[in-house]
Amino acid sequence: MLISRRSPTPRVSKILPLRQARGYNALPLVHEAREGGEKDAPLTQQDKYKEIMSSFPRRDDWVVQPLYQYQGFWYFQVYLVGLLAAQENFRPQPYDIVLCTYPKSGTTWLKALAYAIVTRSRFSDFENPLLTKAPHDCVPFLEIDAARNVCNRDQEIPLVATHIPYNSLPTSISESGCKLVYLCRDPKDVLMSMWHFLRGKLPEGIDKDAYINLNHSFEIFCEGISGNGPYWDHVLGYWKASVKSPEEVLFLVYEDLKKDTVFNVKKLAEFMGYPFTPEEERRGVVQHIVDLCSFDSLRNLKANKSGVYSPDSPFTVQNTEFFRKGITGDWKNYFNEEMGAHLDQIIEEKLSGSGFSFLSR
Ligand SMILES: Nc1ncnc2c1ncn2[C@@H]1O[C@H](COP(=O)(O)OS(=O)(=O)O)[C@@H](OP(=O)(O)O)[C@H]1O
Repeated sequence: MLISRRSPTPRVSKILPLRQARGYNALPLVHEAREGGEKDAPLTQQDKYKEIMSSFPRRDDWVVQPLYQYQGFWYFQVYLVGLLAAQENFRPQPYDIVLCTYPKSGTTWLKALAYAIVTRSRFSDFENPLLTKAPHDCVPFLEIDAARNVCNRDQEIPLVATHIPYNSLPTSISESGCKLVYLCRDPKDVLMSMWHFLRGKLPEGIDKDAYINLNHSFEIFCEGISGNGPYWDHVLGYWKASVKSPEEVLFLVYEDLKKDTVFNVKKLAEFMGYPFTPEEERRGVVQHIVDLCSFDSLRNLKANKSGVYSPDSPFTVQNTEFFRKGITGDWKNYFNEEMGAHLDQIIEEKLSGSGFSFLSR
């Protein structure tokens, strides 16, 4: 692919005035700030991906970082660099299991459960690394590792996580026959979780509504504009794949996992190829894993009360930030029934005919 340092940056122009009109001010972008003054340095692989991205459609109205569109989805720069790098370089093992989520859909929980399941015969109950390491440090994140060109894999642990939509997954994944587990969540709670998370990234003392205001976030989420969005297309991609190839793609729902964690954990273990034996069930191994990975248990571990994750993400993320409330229906505390019904209607229309619905949960 030809890479020009002067390639133009087409934008979705109607959006910029909207952002300005709403009083959205430009915060310094972490990556742009870091990379200033390096214009004459040789292009790194990361720079090359950024050059490629500069020709992609871009929107500046979803919070403090621009979003770039690629293969029908919108991404923050660092995740798109990671996606492009993963598409080019990721080489999974056939026994790998890829944990796929839309951000804020329960990734941390899924990572913990899958990790506890696959490592249960390797560690005693008191030695599991989940007790001393954050779930995000136990299961590598494909885009972040790919963007940094590192491979943080423990070869004995066949897990890797990603937020990449199904149709954009590296082709090496389908070629290797890896299994995929997808976890999705009620979009209203996803939006609220993301909204809280991103607002938490704003500096103390500033008017947070000037940057990330709820009505605006709601509007553009409904339009399909959000990191790794449109949300419904993310869900649909994995749902259709799970219907077509149920032995390759397991489709789980956060609300179902909440309602009957034991049942869904057994299903997950079975699918991953680590089924619980009757003897393990008698010994209470399933319940032990469910308890270990529960929101309260993980949140109260020292490893999750301290430490920083993802040094290369657009923001520094404290491990505590992955544990906010961990409940279903929290959206009701922030937007009204009418807004909820509006988002439900959009999602149901988008999912109609697919055989999947969030409303039946
Ligand atoms: N163990 C467990 N059980 C249930 N729920 C949990 C758990 N761990 C994290 N959470 C809640 O998941 C939300 C964060 O989503 P992700 O883990 O997908 O975030 S991320 O994409 O990895 O940043 C976020 O949801 P909200 O509380 O609604 O914001 C977390 O609180």
